[in-house]
Amino acid sequence: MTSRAPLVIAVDGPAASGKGTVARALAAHFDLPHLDTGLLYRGVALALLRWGGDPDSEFAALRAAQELNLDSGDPELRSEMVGGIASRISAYPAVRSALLERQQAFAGQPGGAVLDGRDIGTVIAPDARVKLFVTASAEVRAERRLAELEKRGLPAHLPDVLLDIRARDERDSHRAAAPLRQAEDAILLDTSELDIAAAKARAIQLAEAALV
Ligand SMILES: Nc1ncnc2c1ncn2[C@@H]1O[C@H](COP(=O)(O)OP(=O)(O)OP(=O)(O)O)[C@@H](O)[C@H]1O
Ligand SMILES: Nc1ccn([C@@H]2O[C@H](COP(=O)(O)O)[C@@H](O)[C@H]2O)c(=O)n1
Repeated sequence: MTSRAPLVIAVDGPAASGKGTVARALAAHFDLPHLDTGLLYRGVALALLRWGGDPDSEFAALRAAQELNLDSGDPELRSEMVGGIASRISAYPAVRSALLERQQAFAGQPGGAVLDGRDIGTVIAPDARVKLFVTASAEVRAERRLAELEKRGLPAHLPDVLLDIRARDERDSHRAAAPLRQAEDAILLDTSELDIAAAKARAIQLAEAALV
C-alpha cells in the first residue's frame, strides 16, 4: 500500500555538488515547493555584512538571524564572500536554532516539500520519505563553481576556488552543531561523472524507487 504521509524530500551535500540542481528537478517532477536552505544562512551573512556586524560574534550573527528578512533575488547572496561568511556563522548553534523553525515549517507543509542543505536529512526533516546525499569530488566541484563564476562575469582561478571548496568542506563537516554528514538512511548520489541531465534523471529514478 502506498504511504499517505506528505512527500518530504531531503537533499544534502557539500558545496557545488549539484544538490540545488537536483532538488529543483525533484521539486518540478513531484510538483512540490522547494527551499534552498543555504540561502537562509547566506541571508544572515549578507545582513551582517551590510550592517557592519562582526562574523566572529555569535551574538551579532544571532541578531541578524532573528531579524532576517530574506530577499532571495538579491544577487549579492550568491557571492563567494557571502558564501564564506555563511559557512562561518552557520557553525553557531544559536544561529541554527533561530533558523530551525522556519525550515521545519516549510518541510511540514501539508502537501510536502523538497529542501536542500547540509542537515536536512539529519536535523530538519529526519523523517523525510526520501533522502539523497549528493556529492562529487572536490576537483569536479571546483570546476563547476569556476564555470558558474565565469558565467556571472566573475573570473577566478581554479586553485583558489579549489582551496575555498576544501575550506568550506572542512568547516561544514567538522563543526559541532549539525555538521554536514550523510544520514544513515540517505541514498548516495555521486555526480562526478554525470552531466546535469544525467544527474537530474538519476535523482528522480532514485526517489521514485525509494517510494515504491
Ligand atoms: N552534474 C553536473 N554537471 C555539471 N555541472 C553541474 C552539475 N550539477 C550542477 N552543476 C552546475 O554546478 C554549479 C553548482 O550547482 P548547484 O548550485 O546545483 O550546487 P549546490 O550543491 O546547490 O551548490 P551550493 O551548495 O554551493 O549552493 C551550477 O552552476 C550548476 O549548474
Ligand atoms: N542547511 C544548511 C545550509 C547551508 N549551510 C551553510 O551555509 C553555507 C552556504 O550554503 P550554500 O548551500 O548556499 O553554499 C554552507 O557552506 C553551510 O555552511 C548550513 O550550515 N546548513
